[in-house]
Amino acid sequence: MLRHHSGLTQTDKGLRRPHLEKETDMTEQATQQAIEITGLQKTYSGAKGAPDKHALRGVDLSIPAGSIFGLLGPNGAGKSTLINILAGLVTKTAGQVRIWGFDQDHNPRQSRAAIGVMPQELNMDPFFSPRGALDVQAGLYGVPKSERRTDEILRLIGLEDKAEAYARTLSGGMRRRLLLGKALVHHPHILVLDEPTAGVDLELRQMLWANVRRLNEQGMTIILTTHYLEEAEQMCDEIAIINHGQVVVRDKTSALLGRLDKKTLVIYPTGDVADLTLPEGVTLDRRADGALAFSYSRSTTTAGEILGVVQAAGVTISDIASEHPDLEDVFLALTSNKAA
Ligand SMILES: Nc1ncnc2c1ncn2[C@@H]1O[C@H](COP(=O)(O)OP(=O)(O)OP(=O)(O)O)[C@@H](O)[C@H]1O
Repeated sequence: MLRHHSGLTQTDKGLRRPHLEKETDMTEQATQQAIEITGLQKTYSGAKGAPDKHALRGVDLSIPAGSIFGLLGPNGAGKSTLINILAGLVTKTAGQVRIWGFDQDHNPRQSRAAIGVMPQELNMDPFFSPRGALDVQAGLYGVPKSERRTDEILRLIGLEDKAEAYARTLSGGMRRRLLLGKALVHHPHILVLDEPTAGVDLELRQMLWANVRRLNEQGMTIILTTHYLEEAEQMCDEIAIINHGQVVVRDKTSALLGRLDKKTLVIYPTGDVADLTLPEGVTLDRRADGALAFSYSRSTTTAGEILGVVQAAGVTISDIASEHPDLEDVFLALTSNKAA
């Protein structure tokens, strides 16, 4: 089993133990936050007289320890900027970031040790074998040789057979798995996955998610961005949607799906159906397979009212189905409103 690294790096050897803001093991404190972000802003300076780009405009976000948390948003919303700030790769303009209780400004080393990031891009040294790449990464994080779990990670990512192969001989899927392995070498409390399944085949996607679930069951907090909303719906306990550099919604996935008032009642008639007089606010879409799809607001209309209209018109019904909004509906409702 992967063990969480203490948060102290080898470079701490011989140094005075730095002041830790929180010494308690957070896995024992279920209510603790893995990430606490307050008033986070990032402005990229415009090149050659171009206006500045406000990528993050005051983000407040807390991510509970032990959760699988989804960070969603349209292209350019600011997700990568946020993740890169968490990873210590981009410097924030203003605000506070605490990772596993450590303030990024005051305890940069500890906050960096608490988080592992699997990036989107597949750049890696072609001359390193998976074993070599994992060892180099562990060295960068100052993980002592006695604490390295290279074989365990190779097993987890299914690259034991390729442990000594050159990275350039690995397939795209294998490289991606190696990126996951690299993010795990220092046994972080928090794992961030930036679009981990973009453009990968179904088999690899399923393997990645099985790994992620297992790591989460072992106590690791997972933060992921994905363009596959169905995937976020299935994987994430909670979701934040970012748009134009701000969090527009953050909620439990189930609560988010319950937010939309819209519902669709689908009726399959046995024969042709003439025009119907529908209750106000109800719209009818006649589908190619002959089904009648009635869209309505739960707050103003009931399925019973619609059924009443259909039956009163003498329609014989062979089947009925009800369609609920999915995350895509919620996402569109919350992000398609205003321009940048
Ligand atoms: N280095 C940079 N310099 C200037 N502007 C940048 C830089 N990086 C990002 N931006 C801008 O900041 C905004 C947010 O970008 P970011 O990459 O964080 O969004 P995103 O939500 O990750 O989008 P995507 O899903 O396309 O990766 C965009 O308008 C982008 O053009």
